[in-house]
Amino acid sequence: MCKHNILTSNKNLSLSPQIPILPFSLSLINTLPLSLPLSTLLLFFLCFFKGERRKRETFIHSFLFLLLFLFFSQNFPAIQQLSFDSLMRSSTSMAAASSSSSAAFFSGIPLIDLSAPDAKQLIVKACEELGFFKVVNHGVPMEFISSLESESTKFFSLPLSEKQRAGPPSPFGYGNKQIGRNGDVGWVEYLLLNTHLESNSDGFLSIFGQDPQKLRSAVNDYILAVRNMAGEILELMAEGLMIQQRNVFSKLVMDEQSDSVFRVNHYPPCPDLQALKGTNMIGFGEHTDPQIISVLRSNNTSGFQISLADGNWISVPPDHSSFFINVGDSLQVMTNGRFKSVKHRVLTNSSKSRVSMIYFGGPPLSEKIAPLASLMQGEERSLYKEFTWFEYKRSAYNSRLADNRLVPFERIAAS
Ligand SMILES: C=C1C[C@]23C[C@@]1(O)CC[C@H]2[C@@]12CC[C@H](O)[C@@](C)(C(=O)O1)[C@H]2[C@@H]3C(=O)O
Ligand SMILES: O=C(O)CCC(=O)C(=O)O
Ligand SMILES: [Fe+2]
Repeated sequence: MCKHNILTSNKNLSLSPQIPILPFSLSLINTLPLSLPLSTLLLFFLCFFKGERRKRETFIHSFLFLLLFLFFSQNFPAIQQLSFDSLMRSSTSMAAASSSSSAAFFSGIPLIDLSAPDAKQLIVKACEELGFFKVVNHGVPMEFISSLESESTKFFSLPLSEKQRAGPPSPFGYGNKQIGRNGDVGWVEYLLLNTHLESNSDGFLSIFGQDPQKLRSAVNDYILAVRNMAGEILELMAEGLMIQQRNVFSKLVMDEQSDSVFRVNHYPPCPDLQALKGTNMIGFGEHTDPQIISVLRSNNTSGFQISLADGNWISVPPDHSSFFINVGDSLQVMTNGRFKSVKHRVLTNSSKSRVSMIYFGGPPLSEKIAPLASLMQGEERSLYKEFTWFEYKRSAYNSRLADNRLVPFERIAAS
């Protein structure tokens, strides 16, 4: 399924023709569950007719070899990553996605009008209940949004060889299918950027289509506007929490030294999913974002889901002109667990390309992250050990996508 390398296409994103890429050897791996019993039967008959002891031994050895091969093809990430078909069989991807996914759109996403007088209270409520909300009247000019979207679409429409000149994403650049460096895979290609654009290599920026300057300035305009909006939202949060120092959160992402990241994701469609109703494919696996705040927007294609406290996944209706805000792990710590960092994922759409852009607002590397004393009530104790953002980031980037990255930083409750 979806063994077409849509990521290599240089045609229009939403209608790109599908080019098969699965090499013969990988097709063999994919047919192993069927070929195993067949080859066993064949070997058995061979040995039966010859009737010799050595042949019987050969049969047992070959059978063990086949079993071992099957085991590795199912469990060895290097083999799995080579084929999207095997990705589909992996227990952490498709199986998990199909079990508890809700088909209908969720209508209960908190909607915050940033210009409304009660915005701060509503933001706090949304962060406590879901760790997620949608923002309108955000003040980010529509032309910045459209310009970045069309420049990104142009980039992802380039031939794979050209896109790869901007990779690998170590730490910044173009990547596809592999997410991070610990074996996570998804049906996605992306650009990962440092928000201090000058820190991204020249080779990387010069790849941006015919006119690199156009994309560079589109990214720049967009990041500045979204960062200001994130700052404003973080100040409303502090006010809503009645914290005296209203820039206690915002100063971290507005700081010159802030360690913020920007990402543009492209999820090609997977038409095979139409035939397999009720089956999902993972574009970007479940995780929480490690930073303070993530500001996400996408084109009008569905696929983004959040997990509710009861473990159910709900689909977020797409809205290309609004922004969605995720509470990150660091904000959960600073509020001593009062705000929840939201677990989210992206499922592949069967017919439409999805393009999303996310600003991850992080603090300076040396910043100490710990629950704010002003938020602790009465005998309330800190749930987390103090750490610097550098320490948390190092630990996060050594984890797998779905891991709970806060566990090593939790304080063990005294009995
Ligand atoms: C598997 C991983 C990818 C990731 C680093 C990590 O080891 C765990 C966190 C992942 C994440 C999720 C949010 C952002 O997309 C991201 C850039 C980040 O800061 O943490 C990614 C990392 C990545 O893609 O490199
Ligand atoms: O592409 C999306 O909509 C979300 C991706 C995401 O969660 C991430 O990049 O951390
Ligand atoms: Fe995320």
